[in-house]
Amino acid sequence: MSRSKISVIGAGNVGATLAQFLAIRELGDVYLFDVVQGVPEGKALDIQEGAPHWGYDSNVVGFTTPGQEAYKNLEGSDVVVVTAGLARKPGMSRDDLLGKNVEIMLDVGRNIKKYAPDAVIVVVSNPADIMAYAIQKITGARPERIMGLGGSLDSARFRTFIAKELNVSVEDVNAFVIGGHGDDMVPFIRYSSVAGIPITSLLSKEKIDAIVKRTRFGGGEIVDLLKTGSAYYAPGVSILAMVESIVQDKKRVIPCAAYLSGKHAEHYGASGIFIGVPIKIGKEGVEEIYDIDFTQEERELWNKTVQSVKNNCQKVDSFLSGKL
Ligand SMILES: NC(=O)C1=CN([C@@H]2O[C@H](COP(=O)(O)OP(=O)(O)OC[C@H]3O[C@@H](n4cnc5c(N)ncnc54)[C@H](O)[C@@H]3O)[C@@H](O)[C@H]2O)C=CC1
Ligand SMILES: O=C([O-])CC(=O)C(=O)O
Repeated sequence: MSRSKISVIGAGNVGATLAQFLAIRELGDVYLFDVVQGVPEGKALDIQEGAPHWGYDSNVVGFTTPGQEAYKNLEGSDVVVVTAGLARKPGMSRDDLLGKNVEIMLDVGRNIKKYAPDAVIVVVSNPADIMAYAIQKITGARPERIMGLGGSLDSARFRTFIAKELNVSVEDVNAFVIGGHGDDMVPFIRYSSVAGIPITSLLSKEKIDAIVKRTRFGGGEIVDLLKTGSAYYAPGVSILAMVESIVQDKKRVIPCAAYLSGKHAEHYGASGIFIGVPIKIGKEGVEEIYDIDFTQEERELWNKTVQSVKNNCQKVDSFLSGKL
């Protein structure tokens, strides 16, 4: 069986961390791309040289992208992960990155379209739901082949905080977060449990509210601590779970930003945008979207996150107008 080819565009904190995780798990050969001369080659070589201790045979190679010739190496990618772009600093929201990062998506997306039109694309660059939308417009790829990082990471944070509060293993905590990957994301309390026991019967309302708030601002908490950039270890492993489900066709159900159309658009009251919903991930990309029921209160929270994603997509439309 031939090895999968996984390309990671952006060899910064998230991209390089992910590249190492992918190699350690031996999910395929890893191709790392970045605009900064020497950085993707250097980081790839550094990761490769750790192979004897980890015991992996994945090839890890890097390419500097100016000159565009480097992008030819995207050819044959099964998965392309987009982590290129600016990360926020204290005082910034993810939306503040939109203007600069959509310009970067134009460069990256054009090359994915040219060299890897059949790959499944995982968009990480922030604001991720909006950059997934931009990548779809730029590449023209089938929307089911594209997913954005959000829920996989936000749910990991939510599960971690629940486990810590109850002093139980994270393995027994099931919980997920839907909506846009922004401050109005929706940690879904009603579907959260510990070994099947609803968290509402284990934790007080005050405790749950505090955990929900911390989850919503989980990215910002790390930004405030690091000061120079944003999180990358938990993001790296959250992307790893998505890529693993794609290349191994595992059919994992993980909340991710997916494109809503047809009956799903009707159910979620949002059409033609990418936003975090529970999806089944396999070798084809987004293989199924699950429509979950909302209470009145949950529906209000949902509508709010939909509205902010929609507003940002309009900004992308104006930016891309005349450029495609
Ligand atoms: N969706 C999510 O849950 C998460 C999203 N992010 C986002 O991921 C992005 C990357 O974060 P970090 O790796 O921490 O940032 P970083 O600054 O460490 O790395 C970004 C890399 O992108 C490269 N880059 C810039 N323009 C490029 C281009 N045109 N082509 C190729 N490479 C280019 C830079 O040279 C840099 O090495 C940010 O936008 C961040 O907000 C980060 C964590 C979680
Ligand atoms: O907070 C950020 O800017 C990076 C990110 O999306 C996260 O860690 O959730």
